[in-house]
Formats: sequence, structure tokens, C-alpha cells
Amino acid sequence: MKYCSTRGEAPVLDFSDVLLQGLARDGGLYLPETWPQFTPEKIAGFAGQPYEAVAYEVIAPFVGDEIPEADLKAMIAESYAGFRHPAVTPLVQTGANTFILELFHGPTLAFKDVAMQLLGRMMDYVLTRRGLRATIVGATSGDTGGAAIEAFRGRERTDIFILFPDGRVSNVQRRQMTTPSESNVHALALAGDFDDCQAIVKGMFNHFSFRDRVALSGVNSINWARILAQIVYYFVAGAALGAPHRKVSFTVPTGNFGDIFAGYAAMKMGLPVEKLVVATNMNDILARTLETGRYEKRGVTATISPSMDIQVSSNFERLLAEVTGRDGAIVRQMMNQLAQSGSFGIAGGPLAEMRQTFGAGRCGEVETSATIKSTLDEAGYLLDPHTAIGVHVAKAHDDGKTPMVVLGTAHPAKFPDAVEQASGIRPELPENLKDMMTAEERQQILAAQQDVVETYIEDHARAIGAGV
Ligand SMILES: Cc1ncc(COP(=O)(O)O)c(C=O)c1O
Ligand SMILES: N[C@@H](CCOP(=O)(O)O)C(=O)O
Repeated sequence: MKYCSTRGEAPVLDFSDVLLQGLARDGGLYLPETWPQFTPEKIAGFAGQPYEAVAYEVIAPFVGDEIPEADLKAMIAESYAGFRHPAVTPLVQTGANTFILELFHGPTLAFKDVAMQLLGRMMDYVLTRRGLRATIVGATSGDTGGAAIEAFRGRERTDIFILFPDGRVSNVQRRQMTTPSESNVHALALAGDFDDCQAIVKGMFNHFSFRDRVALSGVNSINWARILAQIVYYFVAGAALGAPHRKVSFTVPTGNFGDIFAGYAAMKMGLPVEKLVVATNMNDILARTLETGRYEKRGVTATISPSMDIQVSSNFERLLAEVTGRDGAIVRQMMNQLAQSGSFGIAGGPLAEMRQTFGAGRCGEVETSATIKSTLDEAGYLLDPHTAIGVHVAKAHDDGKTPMVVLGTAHPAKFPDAVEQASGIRPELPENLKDMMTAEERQQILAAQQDVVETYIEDHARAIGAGV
């Protein structure tokens, strides 16, 4: 499988290079040249299979011969062995037609673990084979950071630098980043919001002399391998609910558009999907775009679902590439307009194509809390605020016949204050994570400036002179 950039001007790469590159050198995001096609029989055969078996079937065509079958299977098995549920991503029915796909049974209690556990192993594997080191950077609004640090802590071939908005993540999220004591872990608290952190990460990738000197690699969902590992659970859930013989809808609490883009990829590969519903909090750029055809940046508002406090949604660029027929010139033009004026328009066929597949809705703070309370009262199920946004938005898109799967993106114990305030119940962390709440913290507070972050990384990265 070959990969090309959404902006059409970066080198075409194989899987291993896409894995190590993060952002393409033209500023775009890598996409597979074609979508592997699964027959209805193959999809039907996923029902009842162990998660790891489906994961191998879904992931292998994207990896090609870059990683031998036995090694890939071993990495997949190791990645999910530590999850707290034998099904890895179980489905729980919470209403006549509504199911929560619980994605939070990994080590940091967020859906990010599903991809990050595999990404950490695959990067280590490729770096070891090549005898190289890499400097990993990532921006987080709360969950990516903890999951990435958990996946890379103590790894010999990588140093990891995570940029997070100071004071805008939950205590549990912050401690997941600041308490690991391994010397290759660097938690950088920036005075800004998530969009500032993400812009600095992208800025570092576009600063080629720095990028090459420190051998920069990315673990945000700009990295195709993140999306790839997330495609798996759409097939798992779809097959469990009767696909390919009946369609399934998914509502996805959305910020950077990575998780829902994985659903789009599953659909492109043959999974019969009725609707993919984007659920946003008050930072509703994606809901507005689908309504108006105008992608328009506004300031980020802090909410009780902090991981979704995002305005510039990286993976939307992958969808733009798809609906414009992979026309890099059009995507470049839209991204230039966004950089210059803070907005761009989508019209005609591309907008119609988006609307045919995607629905959208937003959920305010009051509704988020009310949904936590009502779901507890009616279904006996305690939601985290992000999943609650999905449940609220899903109601407006439930046709009563098509199974509606809401992606359960985080465990309620990551957001105990918001959940307690809404429900009266303070969710407890699993036993093995409790020590973290009293462990010593280690973080670096930095100005939200690219040059300041680059200097810090140059002073601490071991990949200088030994990297990819
Ligand atoms: C708990 C939670 N829900 C939803 C999202 C949104 O996912 P995505 O950025 O892939 O759209 C995030 C962060 O990405 C998250 O951490
Ligand atoms: N919500 C995310 C933001 C980063 O998203 P990513 O999927 O691109 O890594 C977070 O929790 O950090």
C-alpha cells in the first residue's frame, strides 16, 4: 500500500515511513492511495471473532509487506492483552436502539489507548529495525497526551514531548502526563489552548531544519496509523449488530475528527453505514460547517468535556481530500484560506457528499449534565461528559430502526468533578491508577511559542544525530 498527502505535493510513501513521518512535508496528511475492499462475507465473518483477529484482518492490507504477518500479529496481541475487558471494546445496550461502544478499557481510560498501544509498538519495531531514534511530539486537550506517554514511557528509541493547555485538562488527565518518572517523558504545560498547542506541533513539522535535526515524529491523529487502528472497532461493532446484512449508524463525540474519520474509512472499505453523526460540544465548528458549508474558526470555549475543546480539526482535511476527488490543489487552496482569513467555503458536490454521509449536532453544558443524569436514571449507566454529548446528539438522529452506536470515548472516572456534579456519584479510578493521584508531578511550564518549545526539545532530545 502506498500513501499520498492530502495536499498532493509530498513524496508518496510506504507504511513504515508514513508511521514515522507524522505530518507530510507539504503540510498535508497522509491517506492510503486506495481503500482496501472487504466483501460482505468477510465482514459477516468478523462476528464472534476475538478483537485481535479482526484487528489483524483490518490492519494488514494497509501495512502490506512492511511488517511480517507473525510480527504484526504479535504486536496486536500484546497491545490489547492489558485491556481490562476481554472483548477489548465491548458493546453495551442502553436503550431500545442505542448501544455504547466502550472504548475506554485501556491503561489510561480513553479511546486513544486502542490506537496508541499499537502505535508505540509499531514505531519501536520500525526504529529498532532501522537502528534509529525519534523525537515524538504531540498536542493534547487531555487524552492523547496520557495515552501517548503510557505507550512510549521508558522506550529506548524515543523521547516524547507532549504539549498541553495549562489549567484546561482534568486533574486525572494532567497527572497521567506528569507523574510518569521515566526520563524520556516530557510534559510541557503551555499558556494557551489546545489549538495553540496543535499549531505549534504543526509549525515544528513545517520547520524542516528543526524537524530533520531532532528526527521529529508525531502521535496525534495526523499520523495515519492512529486512524488505522481505530477502523477496527467500527467493523467489530458493525458485525456484532448484524452488518453486512443491516446498516448501522455511529454517533461520535468529535474534536479533531480522527475517530469519526476512522468510521468513514470503514464505510469506504465496505461496512454498510447509514449515518456517521458528528457530536460536538459548544466548540461546534464541525456542526456549523455541515449546516452552513462554511468552515469558520472562532475562539475555543472551555467546557466540562475538555478533550473536545478544539476548533481547528486536523482530520477534516482528510475528508476534504476525499470529497474533492483527492485534488491536492483544491485542498491547498482551502487550507491557505483558513491560514490567511480563518475560514473557507465548501459548496456543490463536495458539500452534498459530506451531508449524505454525515449528520451533526451540538450539545451545550446544561444538556451534557442532564444527559449524564437521565442516562443514569433511565438505563443505570454512568456516562463521562464526552460520551454524554454523543448520547444527546444521537437522540436527534435515531430513526428507530437502524442500530445507533455511540462511541464511549472516555471512562467517567477521568472527569469525576463534572460527573459528580451531574449525577451525585463520584466515579472511582480503577485500583491500579489510584496511586497516581498522590504521586509526585513533573512538568515544564513554557510560553505557547514555537521557538521556546523547539529550544526545550533541542536541549532534551536524544535523537539529534541519530534519528530518522
Ligand atoms: C474523550 C474524548 N472524546 C472525544 C474526542 C474527540 O475525538 P477526535 O479528536 O478523534 O474527534 C477526544 C479527543 O480527541 C477525547 O479525548
Ligand atoms: N482530544 C484530543 C486532541 C488531540 O487529538 P488527536 O486525536 O489528534 O491526538 C486529546 O485528548 O488530546
